[in-house]
Amino acid sequence: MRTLVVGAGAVGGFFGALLLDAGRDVTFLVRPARAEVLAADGLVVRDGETTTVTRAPTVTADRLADTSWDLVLVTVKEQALDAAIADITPAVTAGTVVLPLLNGMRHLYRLRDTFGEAVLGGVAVVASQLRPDGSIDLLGPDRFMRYGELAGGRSARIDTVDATLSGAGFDTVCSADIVTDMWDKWIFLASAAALTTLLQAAVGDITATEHGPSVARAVIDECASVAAASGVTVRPRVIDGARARLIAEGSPFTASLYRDMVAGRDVESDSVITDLVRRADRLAVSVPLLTAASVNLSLYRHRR
Ligand SMILES: NC(=O)C1=CN([C@@H]2O[C@H](COP(=O)(O)OP(=O)(O)OC[C@H]3O[C@@H](n4cnc5c(N)ncnc54)[C@H](OP(=O)(O)O)[C@@H]3O)[C@@H](O)[C@H]2O)C=CC1
Ligand SMILES: CC(C)(CO)C(=O)C(=O)O
Repeated sequence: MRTLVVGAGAVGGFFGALLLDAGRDVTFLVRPARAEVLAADGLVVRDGETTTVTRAPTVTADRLADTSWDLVLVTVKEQALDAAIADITPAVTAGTVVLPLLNGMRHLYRLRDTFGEAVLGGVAVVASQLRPDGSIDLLGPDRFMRYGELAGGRSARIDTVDATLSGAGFDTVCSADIVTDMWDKWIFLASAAALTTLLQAAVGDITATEHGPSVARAVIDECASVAAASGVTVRPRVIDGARARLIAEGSPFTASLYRDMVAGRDVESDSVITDLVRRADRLAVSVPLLTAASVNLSLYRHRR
């Protein structure tokens, strides 16, 4: 499949480089400054002591319509989604499949409004970070992707996508229930992000305080209750896993939103936290901790 990766950042650059190294036909849609860095340095990915440099074919938005694309992987942050949708509209023609890998759920509605049935669901499980010099750092051992039809089940086009993405140096799961998979990841991420940004500390430090574990439990319960009111049953192993990971003694774990905050970077809080609070309001679910986390993140964004 002729594949366009929209954004050569922490997620797009990482998975795109692996796909290129495995011989897949991949081009990155980039903006001019990123195109210059990639042309000069290649796509540099650092995983512990190992550094790989991949030659990365790029295209800018003005040239997209020159080619037809079979698969479009959307890997921009949520704040950049509207502009990216406008940019990729000429690239999405009859038969193109659009696979977004953003966290949260809200992007799906915006993509579906524009591209309709072309849109699949997807989850990227990796911890990576784009550095100011344009290289990408791997921060943990996970590297896999789930994808599937939003309506559930299997389809011929999912099999084609699966054939393109699997066997390229990361694990893949072709999911029959990608919507629940996306919620599962969202609930864990939102719990971790709300807890660590609200209390401004790593999990182990929070757990060591008298009431830290009960705050962590309450945040997870609030997130799960919004999912339940939305008609989604988060899998019990996700709730158990969140409790184990977010109430672990001595754990240095923090969410990427917290690390972004500490570093003074913009945070993807609207789709990760505030969207849950808006849903809770609509569904009359009480989420005081998530609401406080949302306000705290909004204040941070206004102050930047
Ligand atoms: N990083 C991680 O570990 C994980 C992230 N995610 C999710 O994946 C999504 C992407 O995150 P991440 O990769 O970390 O973000 P990054 O900021 O590292 O990368 C996003 C890239 O998108 C590019 N971009 C933005 N708009 C456009 C556009 N219109 N055309 C071309 N390129 C564009 C940016 O390029 P430019 O340099 O031009 O600004 C940037 O390089 C988020 O929703 C995140 O929550 C999911 C799982 C793990
Ligand atoms: C799921 C989690 C918490 C794993 O690092 C993450 O993706 C993030 O912090 O952004």
